[in-house]
Amino acid sequence: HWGYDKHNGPDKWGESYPIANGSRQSPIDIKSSTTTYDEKLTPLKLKYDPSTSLDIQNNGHSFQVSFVDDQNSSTLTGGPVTGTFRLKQFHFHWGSADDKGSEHTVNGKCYPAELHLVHWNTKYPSFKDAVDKPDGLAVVGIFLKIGADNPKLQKILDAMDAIKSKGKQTPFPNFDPSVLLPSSLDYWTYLGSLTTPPLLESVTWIVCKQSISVSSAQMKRFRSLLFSGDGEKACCMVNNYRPPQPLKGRVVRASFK
Ligand SMILES: NS(=O)(=O)c1ccc(O)c(NC(=O)NCCCCO)c1
Ligand SMILES: [Zn+2]
Repeated sequence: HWGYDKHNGPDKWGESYPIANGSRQSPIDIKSSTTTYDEKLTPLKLKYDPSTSLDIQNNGHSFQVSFVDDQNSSTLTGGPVTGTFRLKQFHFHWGSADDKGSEHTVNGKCYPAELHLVHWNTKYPSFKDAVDKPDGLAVVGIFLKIGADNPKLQKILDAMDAIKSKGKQTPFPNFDPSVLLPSSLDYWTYLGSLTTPPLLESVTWIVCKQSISVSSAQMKRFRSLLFSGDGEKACCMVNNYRPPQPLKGRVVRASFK
């Protein structure tokens, strides 16, 4: 099964998922000098209802908070997308140390972690129907930068003890993902893919220019999670990030000057 170590990691994914070498793969390095400001891009509109948050789980490659998505209660509209996209889940990617961990990079700079808020296009009946369509998903990426303790991460950190190993899940009610957003929603956007297998080329990426803070101590708690399940050899959940992929002629647009 795919993972993030030498023998099943990103360099090997192409063996089972040939699209790994496709024309719109993610993540990418965002070279700010080659992005183009597009004045037609409207502000991102994120409307999240905390009552839609459901549970938090360790799925063996990250941990994710899932949302009830049977109504337009938590949505993404505006920005580069047409129509209404529903929030399905959010999750993170991070490193084994503070000098790496993000998937997207900016002018070659890595961040210690990256948050992904995953939304699906309601022109399709469900996430499963949307996940393999070229306009099926919109993922908002937010960088985490080392700084002061971020109190907004506390609820997530406190839940980690209950989901230490693969397959663990626990209720996670009344969480408002808006608390994780930076103050500015200026963004870069480009057409890409899932950054994990099946690497489907269905994502409109919306990467925020402004990061949110996380302390080194808080990052240490992310790294205490396990890729492994109970009874398996303990393997710390770290470096669950795919490195940047070739741009292959794609244009990255900026919503800001
Ligand atoms: N990192 S991402 O591009 O935002 C991203 C957003 C939504 C996704 O569904 C995946 N990938 C995924 O679900 N792979 C199947 C795992 C099965 C075992 O749990 C990746
Ligand atoms: Zn992700």
